[in-house]
Amino acid sequence: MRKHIFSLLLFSLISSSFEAKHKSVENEENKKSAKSQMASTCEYEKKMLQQGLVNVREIDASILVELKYSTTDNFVGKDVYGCITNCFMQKRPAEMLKKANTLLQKKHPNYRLLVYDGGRPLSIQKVLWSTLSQYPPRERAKYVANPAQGSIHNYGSAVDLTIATADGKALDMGTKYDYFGELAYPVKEDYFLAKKKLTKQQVANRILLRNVMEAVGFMHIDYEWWHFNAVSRREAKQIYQIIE
Ligand SMILES: C[C@@H](N)C(=O)N[C@H](C)C(=O)O
Ligand SMILES: [Zn+2]
Repeated sequence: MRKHIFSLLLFSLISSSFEAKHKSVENEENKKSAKSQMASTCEYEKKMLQQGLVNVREIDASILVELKYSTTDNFVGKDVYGCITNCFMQKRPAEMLKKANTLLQKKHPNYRLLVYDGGRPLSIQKVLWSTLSQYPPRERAKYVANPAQGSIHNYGSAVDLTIATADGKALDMGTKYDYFGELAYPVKEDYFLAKKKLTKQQVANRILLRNVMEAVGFMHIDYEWWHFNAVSRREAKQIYQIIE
């Protein structure tokens, strides 16, 4: 009996010391990964990390990210992001995005969220704003937030995205990303469906995107099917620091 108690004691001592060692290795690894991220990222990305924003793919690696402003395939026609290649968002909106992605995969195991933009520096907002100078300011503000007021993207709490298959093929939403016109307006979908300018499938795809995003607390806007806010502009300004 004494022998049995002794071996039990010995076993629990060994396993708790193993657990403690394992935890401290894990903590060290987490620290190292944060450090190496800081070391390897560009100044803009480093600043976002220092401001407390998180890399969306670190929160959920199954979310697909293709930052359009980091390519030439955008309405500016130039890579305006330079070294920014990762999507950074405030922690809470990033966690909400993870929940939306999980919900989407529960409904459709082969689908993923595909993010086109998230946290966006104010300096880039100014470039986007001045690119659309052919529109008068009121009309322009439907498509790009006026940098004088700031975009919710500039606070890391708005996201532009679509749905893709697991191999990265975007679903047909009826217009491309950053199509600045009525065909992209969520408020006009019924109208364009009746006019046969949007198909039932295209509208169903947009509704699926809105359903998963709104189920976790994101809000859509009237003029762009791809844009979602985690908080209002007023709240963003109260709780988050602007990304300069
Ligand atoms: C420019 C477009 N992708 C976008 O995000 N527009 C909204 C309105 C914004 O700039 O906040
Ligand atoms: Zn947007």
